[in-house]
Amino acid sequence: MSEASVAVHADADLLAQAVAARLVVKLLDAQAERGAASIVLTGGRIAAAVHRAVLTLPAHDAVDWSRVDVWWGDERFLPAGDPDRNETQARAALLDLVPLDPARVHPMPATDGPTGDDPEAGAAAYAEELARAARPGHAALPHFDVLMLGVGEDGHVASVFPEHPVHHDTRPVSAVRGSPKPPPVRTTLTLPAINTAEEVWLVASGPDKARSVGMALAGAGPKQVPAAGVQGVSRTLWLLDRAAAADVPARLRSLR
Ligand SMILES: O=C(O)[C@H](O)[C@@H](O)[C@H](O)[C@H](O)COP(=O)(O)O
Repeated sequence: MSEASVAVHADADLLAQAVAARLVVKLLDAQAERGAASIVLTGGRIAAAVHRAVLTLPAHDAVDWSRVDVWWGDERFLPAGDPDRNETQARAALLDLVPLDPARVHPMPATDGPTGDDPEAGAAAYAEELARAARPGHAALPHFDVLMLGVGEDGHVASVFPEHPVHHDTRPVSAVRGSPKPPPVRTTLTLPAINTAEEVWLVASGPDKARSVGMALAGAGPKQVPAAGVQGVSRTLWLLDRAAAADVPARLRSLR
């Protein structure tokens, strides 16, 4: 498991641009090495800004989008096309605007999908979809080149919230009820599943995130600050703007 590293950018716009640039390079590298690339998306404002920024980079045309697998780390359990779904936001900002292979795009369940309005059945179906794409030698999950996460003011990542029963779920995908951030019902990868990704990038901007980011990097417990329990296999990268980095322990900070 990897040590965390931290990169700090001046503001939210530059942060989104920098993450987008890293993402394009990561996809190009993965395709050069393996012929394909896989990303795991999340929701929230900074994720949406990153998705929009990818399209502004001329180099995004160098990615072979037909060989990119797209998964989600979490989703709001709502009907397909609902504007509050992470999928809807990602499609509008990026996915519908690049030539992806629709068979390689794997949205999390919607309330009007085949498993209906039952979040547990939806989570089980997503776990099966992941298992069908599993890499050799791993029973449950495909290879994830990069998994991106936003970070909540309370330190949540994906839909793993502090002190929530989801922490006791050992399956890769969990249905979440009673989310403190609306909507209350969600689907999420659990921390053990998140931590199988080759690289995990935690992206946070703004002063409201400073406390939880600082606590996570200072070694808080993952039940209290879920972001503290995130660790990519070869890299755990915190990508922050200055405001979100205000409480990062000095030894980890590389301010620009
Ligand atoms: O569905 C969601 O809302 C999320 O996936 C959630 O984990 C999000 O990434 C953080 O809450 C940060 O969101 P912001 O970038 O909007 O603060």
